[in-house]
Amino acid sequence: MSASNKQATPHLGGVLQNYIGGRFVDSGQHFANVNPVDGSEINKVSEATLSLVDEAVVAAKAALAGEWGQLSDNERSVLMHKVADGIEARFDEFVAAEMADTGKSLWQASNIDIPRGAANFRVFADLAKARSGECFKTDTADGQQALNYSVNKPLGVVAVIAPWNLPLLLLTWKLAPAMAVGNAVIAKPSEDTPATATLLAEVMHEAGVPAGAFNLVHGFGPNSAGEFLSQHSGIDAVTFTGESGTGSAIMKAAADNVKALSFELGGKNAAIIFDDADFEAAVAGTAKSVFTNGGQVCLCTERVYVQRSIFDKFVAALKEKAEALRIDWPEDASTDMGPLISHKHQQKVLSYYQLAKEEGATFITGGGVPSFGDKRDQGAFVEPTIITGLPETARCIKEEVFGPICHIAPFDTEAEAVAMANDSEYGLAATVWTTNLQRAHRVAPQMETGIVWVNTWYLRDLRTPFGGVKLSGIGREGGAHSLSFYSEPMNICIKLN
Ligand SMILES: NC(=O)C1=CN([C@@H]2O[C@H](COP(=O)(O)OP(=O)(O)OC[C@H]3O[C@@H](n4cnc5c(N)ncnc54)[C@H](O)[C@@H]3O)[C@@H](O)[C@H]2O)C=CC1
Ligand SMILES: O=C(O)/C=C/C=C(\O)C(=O)O
Repeated sequence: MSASNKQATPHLGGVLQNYIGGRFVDSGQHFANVNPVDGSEINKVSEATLSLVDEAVVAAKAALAGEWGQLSDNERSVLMHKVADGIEARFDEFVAAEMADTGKSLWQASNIDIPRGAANFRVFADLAKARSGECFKTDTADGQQALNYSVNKPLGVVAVIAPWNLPLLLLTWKLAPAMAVGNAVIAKPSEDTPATATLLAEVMHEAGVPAGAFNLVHGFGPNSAGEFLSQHSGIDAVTFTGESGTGSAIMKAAADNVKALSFELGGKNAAIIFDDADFEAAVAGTAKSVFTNGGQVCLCTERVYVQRSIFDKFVAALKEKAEALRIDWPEDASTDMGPLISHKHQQKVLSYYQLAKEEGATFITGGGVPSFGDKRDQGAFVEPTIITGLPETARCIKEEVFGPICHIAPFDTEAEAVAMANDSEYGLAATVWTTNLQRAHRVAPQMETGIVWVNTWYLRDLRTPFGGVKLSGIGREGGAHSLSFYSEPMNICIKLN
C-alpha cells in the first residue's frame, strides 16, 4: 500500500518506541520493562508525552481523510490478513517477547496468546467484508413510498487501552475489528507488556498499513498516555479491558466528550459443581479455570461451589491438581505456571493470601511463595492456593484477587448454589458442571453473568457475544457485536414516488 511507509524498525533489544503516523518515534523519556521471572530489565520503553499523543490523533485523522479512509472493505480485509500473515511469519519472536514480558509458559504463549493474535485479524477481516446493512421498503399512511437502507461508517479515531494479562490477544481483540471496519486506531498496551505491541507495529509497517491507520503509544495510566487518550477531544471512542476501577476512571475522563465506550472489566467468577457432574472432568476443568495464566484472566474462577455430598472428595482432588502444577521457567515445555506479572501484583495477591488467613480461612494448599534457590527467587512467583471455610461475606469472597487462588464452599440445593454464585458485584462468567441436561438449561440462564460455560471453561468462538454485567463491563464484543460497536450506522431514506 503506502510506498512511503518504509523506515528501519527498532530492534526489540533497544528502546521500544512509539509508532505514530507510520514512523517509529522515541520521546526521549524512558521506563524499564522488567521480566517477572527474575526481576531483570529486558529493555527500555519510550513513554509517549502529551504532545506525542496529540501527534497520534492528528496522524489518525489524516489517515481517515487519506489513503486509509479510501480503502474498500475488500482492500482492508486483504491488509488485515497480511497483518495476520506477518504475526505468523514472526511467530517465534512474538512468543519469546510475550514470555519475557509476562513470564507465561511457552505452552500458553504458543498455543493461546499468539495464535489468537493472528486469528483476531483473520476472523474480523472476514466478518467485516461479509457484513450487510438493513433495508426496508416503506409505505406511509398518506401514500408515499421510500427505500430506507443503512450504511455503516467507522466511528473515527478509536483508542484501544489494553491490560497485561493476555497482551497481544486482548489488544488485537479490539484493534482487529476496529480497523477491519475502517477506524484509525491508537493502541496503548500496558506499561508491563510493551513488547508484542511494538512487534505488531513492525508487522503493520511491513504489511503496508497506511501511515496513521495504526498508531502505538507507550505509557502508564494516570497522568500518562492512558489518561491523555481517555481525555482527548479528538478521540471518538475508547475500548478498554482491565480493572473495574480503571474503567470507572476512564469513563469519568471520557465523559466531557461523550465518547463511545466498550469495557471488559473484572470478575469474581463462580463455578458450580453438582453431584451428578462427571467428577474427573469437573476437577480438571476447575483446575484449568482457577490456575490458567496464574489466575490472571478475567474469566478465571475464584469461587467454587460444590454440592455437599462430593465436597470433601472434590477439595482433595483439586488439591492434588494444584500441587501437581509445575511452576518453572517459562521456556520449559512442561511448565504449567510462571510468575505473576510484576512484584507489585505479587504483593497484591499475597496481601489477599494474608487477608484470607486473617478472615479465618483454612488453607488446603499454598498460601506462600515458592522457593527455587536460584535467581527466580527475585521473581514474582506465588503458590497456587486453595482455601475453604470463609463466610460468603468475607472480602476474599467478594473482591477480585486476579491470582491463582480459589475458595471452595459447599451447597445443598440448586437454588442455594444459584443464589451464592449470583451474590457478587461482578457478573462476567460462570461455569456449571452437571450431566443433567434439564438442570444445565435451567441453571445456566439464571446466572447473572455475560457468559456461562457448561461442562467446559474458556471454549471460545470469536463470533459469540463476549462481555459482562454489573461491575464487569459495558457492552459486548465478539463477532457482529464488535463490528456494531466500532461502526456508526447511518440511515438513508430515498423517496420513490
Ligand atoms: N482483565 C482484567 O480484568 C484485568 C484486571 N486487572 C486487575 O487490575 C489490577 C491493577 O492492574 P493494572 O495493570 O494497573 O490494571 P489496569 O486496569 O489499571 O490497567 C490496564 C490498562 O489501563 C491503563 N490505565 C490504568 N489507569 C488508567 C487511567 N486512569 N486512564 C487510562 N488508562 C489507564 C494501564 O496503563 C493499562 O494499559 C490488577 O492487580 C488486577 O487485579 C489487571 C489487568 C487485567
Ligand atoms: O477473548 C478472550 O479469549 C479472552 C478474554 C480475556 C479477558 O478479557 C481478560 O482476561 O481480561
